[in-house]
Amino acid sequence: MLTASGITKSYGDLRVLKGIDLHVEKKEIISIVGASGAGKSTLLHILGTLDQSDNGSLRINQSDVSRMSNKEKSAFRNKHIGFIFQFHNLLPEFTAKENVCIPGYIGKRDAAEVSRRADELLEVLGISARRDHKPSELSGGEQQRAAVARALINAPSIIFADEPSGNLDSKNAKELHSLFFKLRDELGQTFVIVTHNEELADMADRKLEIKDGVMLT
Ligand SMILES: Nc1ncnc2c1ncn2[C@@H]1O[C@H](COP(=O)(O)OP(=O)(O)OP(=O)(O)O)[C@@H](O)[C@H]1O
Repeated sequence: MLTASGITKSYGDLRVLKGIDLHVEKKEIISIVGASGAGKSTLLHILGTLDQSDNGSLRINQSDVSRMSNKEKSAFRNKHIGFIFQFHNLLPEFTAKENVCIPGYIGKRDAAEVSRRADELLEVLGISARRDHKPSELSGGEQQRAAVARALINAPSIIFADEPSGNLDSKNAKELHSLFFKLRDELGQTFVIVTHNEELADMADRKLEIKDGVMLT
């Protein structure tokens, strides 16, 4: 599903990643932990094609992402990759359902099909009754579940989540964590999750740690 080899990244003199190798299988849930500043978000952004490594190669779903132009990369990202961030980043002027649909429209998919899938996902995530409300009218947990539905709308091969429960109380965090496993079991979804939440990190199939620019397993 995903193979990264020899990924390096520096910011000026700061060598953040010194040669990271990672292989993720379909349906795996991988957690990445490490001290603050260890380079977790940097790695996630590179794996998610949002940022460019200095060296190394990245293959996702048989495609050599490291060789793609920026335009090819954004089309690939829209189709194959989903993101969940600590802050939901939902657009405030749109309803929950509209927010979920937007990446589908950007991908120029059939509008009726996007709408149908959004309804299905909102149902699976338990927020259908809230679908016509704007983000400011949703609870924190509901906002984050809408963000999960948005990440799933294009049926991505892999979802990258950066501190997904960092902004939730412990009850909502637990609910979100079990949702990831439900989505894996029911939809075969693959996740790579950066987290400081030890409970979530330990629930994953594999917990990997970044230290001194390299990956400890
Ligand atoms: N655009 C940038 N320019 C310069 N330095 C950066 C940039 N982005 C990140 N860094 C530095 O790179 C290092 C790794 O940052 P990163 O955000 O990947 O860490 P992290 O492990 O995700 O940390 P945290 O757990 O605190 O979120 C940090 O020292 C950070 O200050």
